[in-house]
Amino acid sequence: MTSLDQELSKERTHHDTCRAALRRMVDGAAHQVVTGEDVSASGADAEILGRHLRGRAKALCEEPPGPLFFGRIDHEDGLRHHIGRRRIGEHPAAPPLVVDWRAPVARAFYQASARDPQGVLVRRRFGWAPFSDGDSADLTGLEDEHLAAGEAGPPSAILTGEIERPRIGPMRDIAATIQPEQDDLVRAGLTESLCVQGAPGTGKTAVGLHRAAYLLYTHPQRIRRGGLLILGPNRTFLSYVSEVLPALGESDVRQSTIEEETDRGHQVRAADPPEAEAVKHDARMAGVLRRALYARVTPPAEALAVPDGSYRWRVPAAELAEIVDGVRAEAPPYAVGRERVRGRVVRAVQLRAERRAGPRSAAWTRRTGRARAVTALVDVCWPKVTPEEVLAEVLTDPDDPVLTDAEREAIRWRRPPRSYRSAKWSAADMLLLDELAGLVERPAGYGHIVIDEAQDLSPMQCRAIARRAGSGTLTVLGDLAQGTTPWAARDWPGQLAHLGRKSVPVIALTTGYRVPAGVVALANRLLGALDVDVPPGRSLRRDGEVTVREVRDVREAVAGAVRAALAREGSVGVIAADRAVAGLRAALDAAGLAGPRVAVLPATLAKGLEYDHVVVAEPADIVAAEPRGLNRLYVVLTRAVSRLDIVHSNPLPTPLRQA
Ligand SMILES: Nc1ncnc2c1ncn2[C@@H]1O[C@H](COP(=O)(O)OP(=O)(O)OP(=O)(O)O)[C@@H](O)[C@H]1O
Repeated sequence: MTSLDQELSKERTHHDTCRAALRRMVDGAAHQVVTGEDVSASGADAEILGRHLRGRAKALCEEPPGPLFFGRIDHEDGLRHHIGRRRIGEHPAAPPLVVDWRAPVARAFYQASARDPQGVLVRRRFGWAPFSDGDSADLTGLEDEHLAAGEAGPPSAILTGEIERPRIGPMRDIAATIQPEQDDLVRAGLTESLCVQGAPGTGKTAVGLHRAAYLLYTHPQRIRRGGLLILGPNRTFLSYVSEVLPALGESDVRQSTIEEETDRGHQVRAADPPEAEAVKHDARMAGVLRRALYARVTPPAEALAVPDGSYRWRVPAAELAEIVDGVRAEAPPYAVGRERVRGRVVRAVQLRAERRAGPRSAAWTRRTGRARAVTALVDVCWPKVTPEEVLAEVLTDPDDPVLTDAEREAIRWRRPPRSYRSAKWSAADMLLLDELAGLVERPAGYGHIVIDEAQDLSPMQCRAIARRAGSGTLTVLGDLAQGTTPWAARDWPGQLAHLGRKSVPVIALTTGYRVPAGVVALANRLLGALDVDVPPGRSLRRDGEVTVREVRDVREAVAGAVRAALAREGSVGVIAADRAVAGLRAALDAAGLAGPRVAVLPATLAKGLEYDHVVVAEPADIVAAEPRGLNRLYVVLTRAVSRLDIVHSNPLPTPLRQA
């Protein structure tokens, strides 16, 4: 037996021990749920404890199958830690058999280097058979780096293999191979908001998801109280990434889109022309809506008279106006303002009553607050409203001078509904309603929000997110070069200001883990034409193939490319201008090439996704389809993990033509 075999055998035995311990943890957790309810002092305690224990038992039972550790560090002081996706230990006080990758002690696994060993003698990485369900026999290799010996050996083959492995199914977690610059972002403190400008495939999405898992582990109380929200560009993307957090033991995180967060239960039943959409997404609309809402607030013209037994207390109009103006100047949420006015009016009545008839009771104050005269006054000078009512008014007759005549015409309803209740709202209207709802009542904030593809958000979308962040923090992820919406950000400081986080640092990631060097070089040719200032990406990967073919029949050539791709490993993505998709699908169907490994995808849905083999059909059509078509093409080209196949019959877009 070689020493490697001996080590592997020892590690397999340790893995068996861990597996048995995990089984006892699962049984123990289930048992605790049963007994937990009996030991609690009160019903409420039993409920809280029960919820906690059930949650723990559920998390343990739902643990996806897989190897229980992926690394090990041996410290100078003789301690040794195996590192995995979750802590395994039978007793909280006993040293664990496996340390959670998020624990402080695991940090050195990611950060230690030959130059800065951080007290680590040896870092060991384990090689498991692909898609192993955690059978100890699947442990097939290991690699040791002797860091304390200053040994900066060749790049780890296990690491490279993991980064270059074919992509099948949904996105996987990267807990085993997080790189130092990614780890810095994952483990940044909860009180820090950060913004990551990352070239394609640099791991922004992965970093965001692992950061979410890290924060949930490190600050469970604070985060779980407010909640954590992951925002992605669309459902296709969210379903691609949805399994990463559960694989890391976090199955209760809300993953959503900004559209879903702001729909207020309405269906989108109207479509805006681009000119109207542009105005509705513009930051100036916030002022337009605020003014429209507060236009309802009018200082009373008449004095107030409140009957009280044989008395009638009078408050003059001038004093009432002063109260209304004073509350308005304090700028509370609209609903709070209304109650504040009521409170101060009652106080003014009370002062008069007490001057004449001595102290008043709390019951008297309550009664006066509900008096018909007081409510009538508040209804007139600070009326109740719904966001729908205000927006309907704005869209029926837009008159705010901050908008130009053309802009007012663009958003004006051609046929106003009879009542705001029957209005058909567009997607952009939902945002405006959300803005108004936020002015009426401040929404409860999340503890932390991770925003992916943040470059694509409009100012009004940013504001909707900022409202939900409250005093919590943000992880803002994006790439200005991949901005494809009409309002996509051209720089980060502006976008961060809309997100209410002006002074957040912007950190660049440039090392790509998805896209091979040849593809990056091709995509970088587009960068100059994109009018954004971002550092070009570079790839960690030397492998990969790029082919560009001019053909007569694009559909036929795509079918040929897919047939060839299917002969190799991994997923195949055919990406084309949206209107070409149906025809390509039919062509692949007819050729018998449709199947689970092949996705035919409109260019507008490609963001954030990746395929081993990408076939791009007719790039010029992708560019011509929309104003930011070149940015779209940049996104499309950078979806390739191993091979990029471009087929075209029309001339290539200019930046790609340069040799
Ligand atoms: N440290 C790593 N180890 C292994 N794989 C990694 C690592 N970092 C990123 N990857 C992989 O690289 C691919 C790209 O990562 P990800 O999608 O997070 O990048 P991105 O910056 O969001 O990309 P894009 O902006 O192009 O959508 C994913 O498959 C991810 O799992």
